[in-house]
Amino acid sequence: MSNSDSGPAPDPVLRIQDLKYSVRNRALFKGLQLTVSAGESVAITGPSGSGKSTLLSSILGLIEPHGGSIRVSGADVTKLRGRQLARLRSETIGTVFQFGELLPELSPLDNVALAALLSRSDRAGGYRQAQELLDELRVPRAGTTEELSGGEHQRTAVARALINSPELILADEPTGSLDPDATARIAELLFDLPRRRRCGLVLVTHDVEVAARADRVLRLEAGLLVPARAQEAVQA
Ligand SMILES: Nc1ncnc2c1ncn2[C@@H]1O[C@H](COP(=O)(O)OP(=O)(O)OP(=O)(O)O)[C@@H](O)[C@H]1O
Repeated sequence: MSNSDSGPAPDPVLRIQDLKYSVRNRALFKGLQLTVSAGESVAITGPSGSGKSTLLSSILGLIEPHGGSIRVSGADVTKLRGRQLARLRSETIGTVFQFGELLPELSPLDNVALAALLSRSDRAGGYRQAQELLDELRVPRAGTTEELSGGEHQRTAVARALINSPELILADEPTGSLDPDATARIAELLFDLPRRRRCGLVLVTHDVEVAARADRVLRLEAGLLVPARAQEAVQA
């Protein structure tokens, strides 16, 4: 079947080509490739120290690779600087990490609304949307974020990641500090996002059961991403 009259295919939400990066004379990425489409989830596993978090930092433009390109929705992160890079980070990419992105002394509502207010000036709209997301994700109203359980904290982090309707979500060990029940619920929430919101999801995890929920499971090994073997994706 030809789709020649349907116009050019949209840019993938993420396309990494020939990525090279070394730390302390050790090559972490040796021509790494990765393409993620809208609506797709990819889990990345791999040994400790193989460079999984560094890969997410590279996508965020926090480190400068020594070669290759990283395109997020068509824009090459490696060529962006200053305000353009900050805008890409806040408007096109959402992040969910194990710790750190929420300010414990602020309320969940303030934490989520803050992410909206940093990229636009509609204060009332930002707060309204933040409350809608928190209600949708069933985060209880709390005085401060540190009063939340681990699972509620991570649902708040997901709300914060979603507030600017990102095209790409990066998650680094998002279930790392959770008990098995909360892990299962957060994993379900995250892996549902590409289908419901047409974004791409790249999720780094050591948890093979979490990884197995992704559309594709890749392993970072010797500087390249390779398909994880089936038994690695299902073994607990
Ligand atoms: N800023 C830095 N300066 C020097 N070395 C660094 C820096 N950042 C990371 N590294 C090194 O790069 C390697 C990869 O680190 P990274 O945190 O990306 O691994 P990882 O696969 O995410 O590990 P883990 O699974 O343990 O979280 C490690 O050897 C680390 O010590």
